[in-house]
Amino acid sequence: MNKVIEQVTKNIAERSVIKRTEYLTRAQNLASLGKERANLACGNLAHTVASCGTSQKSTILDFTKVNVGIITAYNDMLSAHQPYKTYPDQIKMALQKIGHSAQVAGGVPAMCDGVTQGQTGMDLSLFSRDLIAQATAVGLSHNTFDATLLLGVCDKIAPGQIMGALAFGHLPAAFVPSGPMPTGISNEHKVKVRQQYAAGEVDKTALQKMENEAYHSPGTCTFYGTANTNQLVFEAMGLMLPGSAFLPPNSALRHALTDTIATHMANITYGCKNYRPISEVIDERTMVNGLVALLASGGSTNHTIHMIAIAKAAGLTVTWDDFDQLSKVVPSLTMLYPNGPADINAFQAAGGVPTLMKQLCDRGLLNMDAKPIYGTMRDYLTHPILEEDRVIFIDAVDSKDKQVISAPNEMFSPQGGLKVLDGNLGRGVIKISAVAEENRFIEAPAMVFESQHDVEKAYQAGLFNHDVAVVVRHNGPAANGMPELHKLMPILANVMKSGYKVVLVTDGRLSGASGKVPAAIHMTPEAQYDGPLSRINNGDIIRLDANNGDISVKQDISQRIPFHPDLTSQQFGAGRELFSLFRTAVSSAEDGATILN
Ligand SMILES: O=C(O)[C@H](O)[C@@H](O)[C@H](O)[C@H](O)COP(=O)(O)O
Repeated sequence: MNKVIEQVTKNIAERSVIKRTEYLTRAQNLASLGKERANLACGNLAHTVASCGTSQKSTILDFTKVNVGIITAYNDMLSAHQPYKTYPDQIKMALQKIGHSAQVAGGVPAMCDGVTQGQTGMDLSLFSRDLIAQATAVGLSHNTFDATLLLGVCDKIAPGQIMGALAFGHLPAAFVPSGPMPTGISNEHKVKVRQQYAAGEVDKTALQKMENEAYHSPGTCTFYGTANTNQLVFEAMGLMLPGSAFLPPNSALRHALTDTIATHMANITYGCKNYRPISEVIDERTMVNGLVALLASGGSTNHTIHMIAIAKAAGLTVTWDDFDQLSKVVPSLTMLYPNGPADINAFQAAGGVPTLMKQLCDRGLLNMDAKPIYGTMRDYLTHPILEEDRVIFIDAVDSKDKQVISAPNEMFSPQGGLKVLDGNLGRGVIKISAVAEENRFIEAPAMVFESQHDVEKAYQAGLFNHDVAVVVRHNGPAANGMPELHKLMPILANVMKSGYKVVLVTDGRLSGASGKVPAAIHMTPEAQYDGPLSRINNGDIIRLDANNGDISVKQDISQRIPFHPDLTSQQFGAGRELFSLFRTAVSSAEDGATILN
């Protein structure tokens, strides 16, 4: 077992001891109440079963039986969630066959960051995670359930659902994934056409045609962005069945696994020999396993925020320094878009999560004594197959494609995909895995913007004709909800293509799909709270040294007066006026950008 992994795990446990003990005590107290349904009044119970058929009614009223609460993020606008339409009926049927029951406990909102990228709706995106946690809690608050199944994949949805489920730490909870869409045109081709459009080389019809070929079917987008990072990391944390993250939607094996997880839940509820509440599944060992999988796979920068917020919901304190320490010993073991050309279907074909987990285990990088929702961590080194309609799990093999998952004893880079930055501009993160070595050090004059749309205008006006540090500030959580600024990527990539050095410096976010442009993001303290970015002027010399984790400005800016623009126009429209409480209460990016304690 790697010593750094051991130490970081121990550090998290030690610094969390008070909050974690309080959290576990609350969960144990709830568990000790036994079947919550049995404590409801007759009127409460009658309401619970009012809409059920006779058989389901008697099952739910029989307190020896299990009733699973489904939290669904189904809608048919979000391609990754469209397959969930039929899941509740399937889960109910699977449980009914073994004498148990399930009900849809509640629906949660599910927004698509692809639809809202560069649009006003994106300002709601990060806040929607906490809203989803709250909506999950509302569904489960009826106290008629013995376990929880979470139907959610995408960026803020799955993290929000697990945060909500953690408030019911006495219940077992698991994800039921739904899988990626088939590969369309390559992500590289997609980026090329976007850059051509930004440079005026192709028209809008060509752009729309290409986009429709990239996004074309039900299922998760195929790049290794935030949604697929959720899937990979949550499988590594043992929050779903082994090998289940990236099977295609509607396949026979996917269907069988949905039945398997549904019936499995009935065997791990309170009173069972294998009782496995979510409060015991998510502990410091599981969190570290998730971080290791994130770093080894070069996953989304959004997880430097979400993993902290999830840990918090379990009474654990994870910091960016934990990411940094782990990143020094966790090698990059996959090469997936935006870090390389392959997509998530190629990753699955190369062996998928079980093959990656086997490699991590062989290198002593996992806490193998963590408690997953299914079996032991050894089971997460296996993958499922169908044998005469029965799911069986067989040992994972080494990578079948060494360009996608590295061979044993090889690696794409000795360090993990994310790097923490710390300098006189504050603290932030960079996704180093996608940035070429020659672009990791930059010194350039600042051009300061308060909005991503002004960057676009400056590009169109030809103002980026030199090396440049593009500062986009007042895009932190408290300013406008910390939108992703992914729309800037084709523009800044074109500036790089013209031979200039570029760095984006922002207190906003980037998409998990953002790649080769060096970007110091999540800068904290944010400009809205007088962070150093609020005192930067055009022309100040900014330095990024990604390999050494430095982001700084040469001039002494400490005596300057912070600049604060009027943000009123960004706080209305697309429902943003309803989120003012979030903007007031949200914590910093380094603290999970959450309104929840
Ligand atoms: O964090 C993420 O993964 C993104 O927010 C992702 O959910 C979004 O869909 C991208 O905007 C699409 O990216 P591309 O179409 O540019 O690959």
